[in-house]
Order: sequence, then structure tokens, then C-alpha cells
Amino acid sequence: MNQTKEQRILNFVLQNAVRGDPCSVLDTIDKYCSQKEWAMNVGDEKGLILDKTVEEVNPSVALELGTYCGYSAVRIARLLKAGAYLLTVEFNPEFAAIAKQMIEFAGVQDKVKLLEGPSEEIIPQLKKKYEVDTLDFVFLDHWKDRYTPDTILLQECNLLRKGSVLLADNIIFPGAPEFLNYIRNNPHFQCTNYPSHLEYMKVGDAMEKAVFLG
Ligand SMILES: O=C(NC/C=C/[C@H]1OC[C@H](O)[C@@H]1O)c1cc([N+](=O)[O-])cc(O)c1O
Ligand SMILES: [Mg+2]
Repeated sequence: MNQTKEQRILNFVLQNAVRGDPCSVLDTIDKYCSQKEWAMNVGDEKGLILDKTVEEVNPSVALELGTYCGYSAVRIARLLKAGAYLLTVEFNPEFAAIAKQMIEFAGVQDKVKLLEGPSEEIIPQLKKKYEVDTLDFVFLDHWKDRYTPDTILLQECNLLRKGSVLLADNIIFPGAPEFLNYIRNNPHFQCTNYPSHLEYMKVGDAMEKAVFLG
């Protein structure tokens, strides 16, 4: 059975990165995906914007929508303080299996809870099943047409509090025009745009930060 690109990325990490060293895992994925096979990790350039936002928020409870291979889960988890944790949601079982191994190899498994399933099913379970009160930080990087409905669902489920920060990837490419229109015209959010580039490419992209005002 021939390998998938995601398996090739994981194998390259297992063979070339340093076990228990999140930065070496990130650098190794970026090396593979910039030199060998492009993949939809947030990457090193937008990764710096993600880093700065996570450091600024210093979340106790963070949520990621769209785990993929676990690159941004490792990126976020490596910055979390003692006792803080990341819940990351992935509905594709193959991707989830790769991400689990990536997260464990990086040594951040104690800070990350990987939830397999569709975000629209998992979000309503966060309070009762996963004992979440409110979310301090949410990284949106899953299907672009799910950004808006899931942001509405987060509000309906009372998972946001005054000051909760959302950060959305791919505002320009592939683009999330409906989300941008929703969030920028919503008086309950204060938005900031961070121009950047599509991972590993010279194509323009951007991230949008939205602070919930309560
Ligand atoms: O579709 C993208 N992300 C959505 C991910 C979708 C996958 O993650 C959730 C679900 O399991 C699905 O299989 C994407 C696409 C590009 N792109 O250049 O096409 C660049 C990016 O950064 C992206 O996040
Ligand atoms: Mg993305």
C-alpha cells in the first residue's frame, strides 16, 4: 500500500528530528515541505505570527480547529505554561493518526488533547465532555467555509469570554471571504489583520486576529 504525503512527512521527522525537541520537529517539517513536498502546515513565516499571538495571550485553555499533521499543535503547545493545555480537532482519521505520532515524538503530548471528529459535533461537547469552561485562544485552520459557522457555534455554546482571542489562517489564500465579512462587521469582535505569505510559497496570504469583546 503506497505511502501518503503525510506519512512521508512523519517518517522524515522520525528519522531526522530530535525526539522531545519541538523546535527540531518544526524545523524538520519546514525543511521537508519547502524542499521536497509542499503541505498545508501554517509554516515558519505565519508560524511567527502564531507564536507572538500565543505568547501575548498566554492561554490556559487553547483550541485548534484543523490539526492536519500536528505542526501547529506542536508550535502552540511548546509555548504553553505549566498546567495549560491545547485541544485540537481533526476529522480525517489518517491525519489524526499522523498528528498523534508527531505530537508524541515532539514530547508535547501531556499538553495536547487530540479530538477526532467534525468540529460542529465536538464544539458542543467541550463544556460537558471535555470539562472546558471558556477558551482563551482559538486557532482556526480547518475547512475555510467552517470558520464562520464554528465561530457562531463557539458563541452559542458560551465558550468565549471577554478577551478570548481567535486567530484565523488563510484569510487571503485559499481565502475565507465570508468569515472576513462576518467577523469584521461584528461589533462583538475587534479585528487585526497580519499580512504574510502562503506557507513555503511566494504567494500572498494573511492571518486575522479577532478579540471577543463580550
Ligand atoms: O484547506 C486548508 N486547510 C483546511 C484543512 C482541511 C483538513 O483539516 C481538517 C480536515 O481534516 C481537512 O482534511 C488549507 C489549504 C491551503 N492551500 O494552500 O490550499 C493552505 C492552508 O494553510 C490550509 O489550511
Ligand atoms: Mg492553513
